[in-house]
Amino acid sequence: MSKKLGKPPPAAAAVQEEGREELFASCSFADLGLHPTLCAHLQDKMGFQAPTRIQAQAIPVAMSGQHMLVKAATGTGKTLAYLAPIVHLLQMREPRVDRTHGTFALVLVPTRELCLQVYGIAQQLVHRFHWIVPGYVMGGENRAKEKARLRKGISILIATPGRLLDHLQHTASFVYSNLCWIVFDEADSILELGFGKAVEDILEHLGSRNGAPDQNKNKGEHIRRQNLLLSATLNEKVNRLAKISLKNPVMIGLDDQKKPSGKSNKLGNSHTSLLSDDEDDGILENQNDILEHAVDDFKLPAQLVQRYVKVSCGSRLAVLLTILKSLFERQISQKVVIFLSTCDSVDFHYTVLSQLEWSSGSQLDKDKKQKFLSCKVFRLHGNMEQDDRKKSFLGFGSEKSAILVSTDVAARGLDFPKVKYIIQYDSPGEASEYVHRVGRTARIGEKGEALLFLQPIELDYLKDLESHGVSLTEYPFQKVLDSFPVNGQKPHKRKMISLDMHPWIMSLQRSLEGFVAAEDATKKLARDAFCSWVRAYTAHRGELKKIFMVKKLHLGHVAKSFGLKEQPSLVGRSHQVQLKKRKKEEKRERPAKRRKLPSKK
Ligand SMILES: Nc1ncnc2c1ncn2[C@@H]1O[C@H](COP(=O)(O)OP(=O)(O)OP(=O)(O)O)[C@@H](O)[C@H]1O
Repeated sequence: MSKKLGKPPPAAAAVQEEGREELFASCSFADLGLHPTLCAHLQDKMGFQAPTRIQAQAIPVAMSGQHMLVKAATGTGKTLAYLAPIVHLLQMREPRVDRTHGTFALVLVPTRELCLQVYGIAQQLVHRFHWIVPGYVMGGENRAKEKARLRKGISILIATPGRLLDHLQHTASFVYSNLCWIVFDEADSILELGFGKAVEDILEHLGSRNGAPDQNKNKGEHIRRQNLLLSATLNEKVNRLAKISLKNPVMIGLDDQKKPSGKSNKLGNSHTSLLSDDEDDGILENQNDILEHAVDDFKLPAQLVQRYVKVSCGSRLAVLLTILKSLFERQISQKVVIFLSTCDSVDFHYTVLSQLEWSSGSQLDKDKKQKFLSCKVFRLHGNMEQDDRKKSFLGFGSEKSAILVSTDVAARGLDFPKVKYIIQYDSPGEASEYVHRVGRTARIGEKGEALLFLQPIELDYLKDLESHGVSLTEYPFQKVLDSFPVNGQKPHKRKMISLDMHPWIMSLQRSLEGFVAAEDATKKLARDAFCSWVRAYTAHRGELKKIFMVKKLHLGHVAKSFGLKEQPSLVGRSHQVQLKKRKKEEKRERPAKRRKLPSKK
């Protein structure tokens, strides 16, 4: 096996070092004004020697009581940037925070897994302040138990929007009259997942919507409410949320070049003196700037290696398996996340990756079957039982070497340690989703690689990413392929043969088709996955519909990529009807283009 494959280019070590320098601030946590006990805990128990730049910028602003909008690359420590100041301010309250005072801080997150993760970090941070109680409420959990916990009192509450609204409407014992902070972590995702209405209702309930009558009175005393919005990607929807929930926010991490000139926009607060001029860049204080700055290029970790692999449709699965095998042969201890477009597709691929057996090909080994991939495989998607979802999330997090097959439910905010490789087997669609998916690796200055699968007909997607400042280089798959034995022997002479005709790929495809055909249950999984995959393909929006066009797909080849030998006509009638409808709609949308000659690109 070629040792060079997948290795970052020679300058990568330097890039990683540069990345770390760019990541961390030159001040300490104590310089930011955090309580010494909290600083000691961060350093000794959590191993955080210094704040990241984004933390150095955000923590003093959060402590100053101002509203805040933060945009910073994935894995730069945004969670601590809001939780540390909240814990700091809560521990110094007089009289001491008590459970009967109810909730002081509310953190809204888009997914259940992120809810558990943020809760875990909050638990660590309050370790030395036992009177501050973190807790969570989220979809899929037992409502009655949550009600009981809310009745007892939760000082820092992490929640998914739907379940929180439910409690606001139906749990009379939920005390939130002392609420001081509302945090929207992954603000854009919360809105994109269709929680927009729930969020507006939540703000209305809490009296935290701009223009709403102020309900924040506690024994006649006005409580200052502070709202914080954070994400690695912001969009127009966040702009709307910002407008209805933030008053004169300080904006952090926005593109330096697009910042209005002159220092007058910088904060005049004393905290800025803690930061060098350089570190202070990117702080804006003008609500009108939100829209202008929200939708610029995305920032990705400097040390992240990003590549794409061009694969014809029918060979996709065989190529995925080959790349995984090569990765785990190169380094036994690996953590890889594979993103797919649908829950059914996750279930099917999880079954293939965890159960496919094969014989290595040499005559001697012919009868000895072994697992194609020997590592542990986990799956995660929104249709799983809550308990299984939790087990997968915690299980993959604690493994040293494993594969996680997931939908976009794992794309946002999740911080699995030591993930080295992200494979986007199905394209993400929006460039912002690409950024979050690849952001599950190369966190906090660590190395990481990302690989995007594209069919030859989809290569224009690279231009779309480029237009957002994201550029990828080609993955040398042929070299990987040449390193695999055919009929038990590594090829001596390299002949240029097409991927689909390569003996290794053909033999793997035969094994796959045999595996799928062997059991009715597996065949059903493959068919369901096929149908849902095509449906998801037709669901690309806006400009992307021109790149991911279902009518350009060869459905026979798509079926092959699910290990199915049968033609798609055998697959679900209702699905065929949907496809026809979709094609009709597409035609109706573009009547003028019908007669155009194919463009020469
Ligand atoms: N100051 C620090 N020093 C070292 N590690 C840190 C520091 N702050 C946070 N971390 C670690 O960095 C990792 C990423 O942090 P976090 O999940 O908060 O990033 P994020 O910016 O919210 O990422 P995303 O945009 O993907 O949600 C976590 O493992 C966290 O424990």
